[in-house]
Amino acid sequence: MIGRLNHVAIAVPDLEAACAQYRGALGANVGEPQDEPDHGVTVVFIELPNTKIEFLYPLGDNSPIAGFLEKNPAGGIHHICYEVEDIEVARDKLLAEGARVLGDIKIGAHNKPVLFLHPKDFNGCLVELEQV
Ligand SMILES: CC[C@H](C(=O)O)C(=O)SCCNC(=O)CCNC(=O)[C@H](O)C(C)(C)COP(=O)(O)OP(=O)(O)OC[C@H]1O[C@@H](n2cnc3c(N)ncnc32)[C@H](O)[C@@H]1OP(=O)(O)O
Ligand SMILES: [Co+2]
Repeated sequence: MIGRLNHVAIAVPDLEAACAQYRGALGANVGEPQDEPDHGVTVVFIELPNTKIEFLYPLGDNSPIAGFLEKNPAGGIHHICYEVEDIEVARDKLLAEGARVLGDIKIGAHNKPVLFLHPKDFNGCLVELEQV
């Protein structure tokens, strides 16, 4: 069911500094910040030859990553995103197997449907699925 690794997300305490560091020290191809109010984050994508890095920074008062940054003030890997062909089929299969799907399917940063699976059900790792 899961396919390619679409992105690895890093929650950062300072978005500008993280972008400058990746652009400067790592010579990376760093995109522009995009606000995602439906998700409570501002994201920046870094294109790599084989996948992407997604910087996450809290947006608004109820950002879902605020708690993560409180626990990890220096930032840290926040989630991994796998690609799936059909997100509703994936959701239904996962629910049938007792996994916790967090919230509803939403349109993500690539204008594709995404969903999230509780980290406690997947070895302490927050998993995002994106339909491509
Ligand atoms: C624009 C969309 C973009 C895209 O790619 O398209 C995005 O990726 S948007 C990304 C931001 N959105 C989300 O993360 C939505 C899903 N996340 C959530 O619903 C919450 O963050 C949740 C439920 C994973 C955690 O909620 P909260 O921070 O309030 O913490 P809890 O106390 O409820 O956490 C319970 C338990 O899980 C541990 N935890 C929390 N976050 C993570 C994480 N990222 N990775 C691993 N573990 C995590 C937390 O420490 C608690 O563990 P415990 O042992 O009980 O302390
Ligand atoms: Co993501």
